[in-house]
Amino acid sequence: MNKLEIKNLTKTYGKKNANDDITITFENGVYGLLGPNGAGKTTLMKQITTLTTPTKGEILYNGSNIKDSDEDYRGIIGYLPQEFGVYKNFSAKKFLQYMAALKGLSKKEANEKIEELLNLVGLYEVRNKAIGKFSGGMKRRVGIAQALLNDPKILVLDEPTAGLDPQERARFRNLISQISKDKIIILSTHIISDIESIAKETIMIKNGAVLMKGTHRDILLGMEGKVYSIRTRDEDEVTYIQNNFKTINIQRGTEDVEIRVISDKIPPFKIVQALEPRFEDVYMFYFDLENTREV
Ligand SMILES: Nc1ncnc2c1ncn2[C@@H]1O[C@H](COP(=O)(O)OP(=O)(O)OP(=O)(O)O)[C@@H](O)[C@H]1O
Repeated sequence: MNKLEIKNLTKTYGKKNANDDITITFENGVYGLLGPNGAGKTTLMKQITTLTTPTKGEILYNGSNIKDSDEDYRGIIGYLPQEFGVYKNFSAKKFLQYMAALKGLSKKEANEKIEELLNLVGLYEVRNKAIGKFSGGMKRRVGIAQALLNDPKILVLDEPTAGLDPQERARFRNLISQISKDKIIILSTHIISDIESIAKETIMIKNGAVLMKGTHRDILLGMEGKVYSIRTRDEDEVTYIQNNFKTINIQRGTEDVEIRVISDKIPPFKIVQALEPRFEDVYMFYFDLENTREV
């Protein structure tokens, strides 16, 4: 079992706390970091991967402070950064050989591992093609393969599905689930469906701090009795509702308009129905409308 403990972690840039007193414990499984732009997800990941050091607080891996076991700890980390640069003219195989050499794998170890990983990420057939000719999804899969070269115990993926089409995203999620058994996987995303389908727990981050952490079910339970559908034919009422309620969705039918809202009390309109909360409602409840990027 792997255990990563983040304790009272704060990272300050100038006057701004990019991370503000974060305390979380991770064990094996997939964790989703969900939050709007600038919430502090990348900063947290950079601290976990030792690319930046905390201003306050500490990170313990299996009980040891990671700053005291730097080299050993780095050896068990796999990281796919948000901006993952690849050498366009390299083939997938050559690129992985190059990365393996940087990570200190012997040639024999590297060749065995690369063959296994190319199969795992479904790129074996195209291993000798230039990466520049790959689709976005294929490039991300090369990214995952390089992050897995050292058999990491902690895999950190910063927005791994951004820009992928739904098919590639599903494929990517399956791959993550497949490798998650004996590892801590921490992935950040804006995409709610990524979290819904693979994360065992979700950590919602806003303004550098943890708003909530829990299973999908726990988080949805917190929204019970807060989501309603209002139906009306009156356009003035539609405008009123939009201005006075947290509005998730407006659907115009031939007969009337259905508006999905979040409200602590039953909204005072003629046709109102309580709805089962969805993860998107949770996101909208805690974050701003314009930050939702569900595709
Ligand atoms: N090196 C830096 N110097 C100064 N400010 C920084 C630095 N890195 C991050 N910040 C600030 O810290 C805050 C958190 O940024 P961070 O990149 O961690 O957010 P994020 O949740 O990953 O956002 P995004 O999804 O846009 O990547 C932002 O306000 C950002 O401008």
